[in-house]
Amino acid sequence: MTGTGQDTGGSGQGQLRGLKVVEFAHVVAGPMAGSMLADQGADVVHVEAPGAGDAARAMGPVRDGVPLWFKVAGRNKRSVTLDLHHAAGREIAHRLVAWADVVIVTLRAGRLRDWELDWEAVHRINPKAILLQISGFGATSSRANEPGFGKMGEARSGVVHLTGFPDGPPVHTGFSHGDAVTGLMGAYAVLAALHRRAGDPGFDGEWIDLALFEPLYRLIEWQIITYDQLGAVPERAGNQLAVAPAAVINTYRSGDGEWITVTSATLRSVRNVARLLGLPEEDYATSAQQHEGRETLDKGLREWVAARTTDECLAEFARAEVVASRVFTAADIVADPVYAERGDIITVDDADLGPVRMQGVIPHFHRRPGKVWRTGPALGQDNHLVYHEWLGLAEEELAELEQHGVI
Ligand SMILES: CC(C)(COP(=O)(O)OP(=O)(O)OC[C@H]1O[C@@H](n2cnc3c(N)ncnc32)[C@H](O)[C@@H]1OP(=O)(O)O)[C@@H](O)C(=O)NCCC(=O)NCCSC(=O)C(=O)O
Repeated sequence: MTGTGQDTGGSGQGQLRGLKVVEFAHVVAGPMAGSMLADQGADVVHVEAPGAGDAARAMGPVRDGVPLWFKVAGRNKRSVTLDLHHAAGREIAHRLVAWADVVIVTLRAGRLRDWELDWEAVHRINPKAILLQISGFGATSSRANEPGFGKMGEARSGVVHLTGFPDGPPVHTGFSHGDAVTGLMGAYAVLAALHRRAGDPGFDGEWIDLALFEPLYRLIEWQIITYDQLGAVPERAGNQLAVAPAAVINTYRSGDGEWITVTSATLRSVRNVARLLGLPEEDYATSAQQHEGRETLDKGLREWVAARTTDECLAEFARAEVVASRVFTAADIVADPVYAERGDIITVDDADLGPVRMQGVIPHFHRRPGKVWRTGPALGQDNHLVYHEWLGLAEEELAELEQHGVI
């Protein structure tokens, strides 16, 4: 990995120390990929339009006029402003491309071509650059230039059809699931390309072309091979797995009105449930017996959980080695000892809000952990650092660019 040899502010720690990333990306998916890299120590420069910046800045809940989500979404990155409508802006964009190891783009194909941020241009400017391009339908698709949002990707992926109860409408999960998973898979792809680069002296760049529907589609287990081999279209089945129901898997309401998930995926764990419910263990010895007895187990669990408080249920489940969990709210997460033991909730100082709590860096690396060294920066906060100190633009040049609204 090339070192920047530059002052990296509070970062410069973690597995990706010295990796240079520039993001011409907005809203959730692309910036999430950059966020994953930034959490592990990469120097990530988020390029935003002057004025309002990335629309993600205004998303989500607000406290005293301060939007909260961007404090997490933009964390650990540098924010620079640059108007790509200006030729002078595009020239600086190309300098950033030349500077970077990794370029993340999520603007639509036509715009990328107009602004010379498509694969051909990026590869010409920086032949060793790794380009992560996220789009609605994929750069090779006949729909390459169409706009796309994560919910469309979720719907196309097959996940939404499978989510919900059979007698209800299909539902999306309660967060930007498709976008987040696309960002995560984008980061994974970048690391695969970096591995290749590290072992190949002749490395001549890579173009990662990821459509918003593909990551979730890749994760939907047996749905496609089932359709192919059995002709069966998996249908939503509530908390059960479509087509091949598990012996134990559901949510149950406790006597004090909370929800508890119980799940068992091995022979022994299902036997543990049978024993706890007072059912004859020998009737639940084989997977065929367990499969057949799943409705008895489900009904038994429903009644057993309803007759107890949540705390009683969880204590008895733990004693019987039955895997179960309260269905956590955000308040439960913050109060939970295991989250605390893991250091998964951190407090970071923010210029607008003071100390704020948010998710820590995940996953944990024991020897060279990542770090959250700043919350999402103000728009253009790092113009001077990136343009002057890193790219070498003169102070007067910056003043002029600012005057003309280019940065
Ligand atoms: C998100 C989009 C639908 C937005 O489409 P559009 O608004 O038509 O934008 P385009 O992609 O065509 O890019 C041009 C616009 O980018 C904006 N833009 C962004 N950065 C800049 C800079 N630095 N300078 C100037 N303009 C900029 C500006 O508004 C441009 O509009 P003009 O002023 O007109 O030139 C699309 O970018 C897209 O499909 N992206 C790929 C898939 C993706 O990442 N989707 C979002 C996932 S997150 C999500 O789904 C979610 O949040 O929910």
